[in-house]
Amino acid sequence: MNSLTQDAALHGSAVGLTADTITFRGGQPLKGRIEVRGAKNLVTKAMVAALLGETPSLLKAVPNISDVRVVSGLLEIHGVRIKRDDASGDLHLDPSNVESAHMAEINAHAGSSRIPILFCGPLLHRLGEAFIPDLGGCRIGDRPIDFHLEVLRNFGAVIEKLPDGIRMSAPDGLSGAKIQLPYPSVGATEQVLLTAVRATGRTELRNAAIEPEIMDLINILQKMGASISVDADRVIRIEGVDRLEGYRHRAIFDRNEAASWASAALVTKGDIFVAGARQAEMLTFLNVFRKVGGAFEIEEDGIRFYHPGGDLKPVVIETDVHPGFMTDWQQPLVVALTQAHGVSIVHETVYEQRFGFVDALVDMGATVQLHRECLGSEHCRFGQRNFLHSAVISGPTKLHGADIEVPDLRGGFSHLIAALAADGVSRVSNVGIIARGYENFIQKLHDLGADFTVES
Ligand SMILES: CC(=O)N[C@H]1[C@@H](OP(=O)(O)OP(=O)(O)OC[C@H]2O[C@@H](n3ccc(=O)[nH]c3=O)[C@H](O)[C@@H]2O)O[C@H](CO)[C@@H](O)[C@@H]1O
Ligand SMILES: C=C(OP(=O)(O)O)C(=O)O
Repeated sequence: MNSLTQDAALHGSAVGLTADTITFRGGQPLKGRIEVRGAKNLVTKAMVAALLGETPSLLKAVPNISDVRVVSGLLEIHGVRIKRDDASGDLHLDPSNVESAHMAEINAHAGSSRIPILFCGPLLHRLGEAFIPDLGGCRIGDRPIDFHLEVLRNFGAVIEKLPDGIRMSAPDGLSGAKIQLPYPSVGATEQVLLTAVRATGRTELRNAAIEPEIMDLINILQKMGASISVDADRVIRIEGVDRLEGYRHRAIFDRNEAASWASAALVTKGDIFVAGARQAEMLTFLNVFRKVGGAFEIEEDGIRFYHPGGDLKPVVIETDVHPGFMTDWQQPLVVALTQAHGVSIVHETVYEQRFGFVDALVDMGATVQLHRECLGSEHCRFGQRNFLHSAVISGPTKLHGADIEVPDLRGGFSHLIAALAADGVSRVSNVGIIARGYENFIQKLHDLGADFTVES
């Protein structure tokens, strides 16, 4: 990479990514050390939790990703004062003057993230009403919010659908409830937590999601003064309290980002030390990574992921809720599976349309077939509903350069590493989406020795 290009890349990453397209010259193994900071899927919720405190909060290890900026914007229009130190990742949130925002300001955030739906409970407690814009997030299925709305109704919220969002009020306040989720949804579990902690009385949540990011949100709420217990059988019990304080907390690391870089090491026959990654939260990923033929070394300050030589092996996996194989891990791993000797199967059971990224891999020479049937031991919710949610990957196939367009966050990362592994030149467009969840990814690719040019 020449210095002008490098400047452009570094500038792009420093300002949160102005780049839209990156041209890769494939064939370089990615080698070196990068750091992952707080998890996108915790940090954004922890920021919403700060709304519940009567005093300021300090969240540490916050990554510079666009989802954090979106949630900061939403909090600021509700009167929360936010100060951020990019270098340390410290985020100060002062909710002393929470106020209703104007509809126009709220709607300016429409379609930008899924987090606004989690503002409901805290805003109902603080202001007695909440306006929620249309949601965004990755287009990987329908992504309904029926569980969220049902949960909120259980607490006593009155919900009115508007042409461009939702209005909610709580004329009689919010009271604890007995809730059973139809599926252990991450977002709906967080909805219950963020609402129940200040509701009157007890809440019992059955069939809760128990992802590590949810456990970290519970840690934060407990620091704020909440009373929450987690039983072994997906039951969470919350005793509502009258007042919560601010918190000081270091966010759990981003295990999805760590798993993505691990797959990047495997795909490019490289060697990447991911500082900040920890074993416990990645146990299931590490088992599969090793089965495919990857190697890792767990150190105190991170995990080294590398291709130890030899052939990669095919695997059969099903994505699932925690402690299963996470749906956000499959896309970069599928790129590695195109290089494995034999037939692999990935059955996606969490989202019905999460294989949009494979068209580009096929354009690059991969052999991947999608099926409507459940190709796994489980019959999932999508089997009878005509969704292409099982992938059969035959390898190894040589990948060659192509012009490809990023469809979503994780699919986008898989495109980057496919381009890095391919012979020749690839032009990857719409890369801005990747900055939603991968901090400074252009800088990191540069530090790991990737050969590319950024167009802004
Ligand atoms: C910001 C964030 O944390 N995003 C994560 C979160 O998304 P998110 O919280 O949106 O995911 P959920 O666990 O809620 O969704 C799982 C499944 O439940 C369905 N569902 C969910 C809610 C609802 O009201 N009705 C309904 O049918 C969804 O369509 C999906 O099929 O968990 C997912 C599953 O680990 C991850 O892939 C996402 O990265
Ligand atoms: C699907 C994801 O995120 P979101 O829920 O924010 O769209 C993801 O992180 O892969």
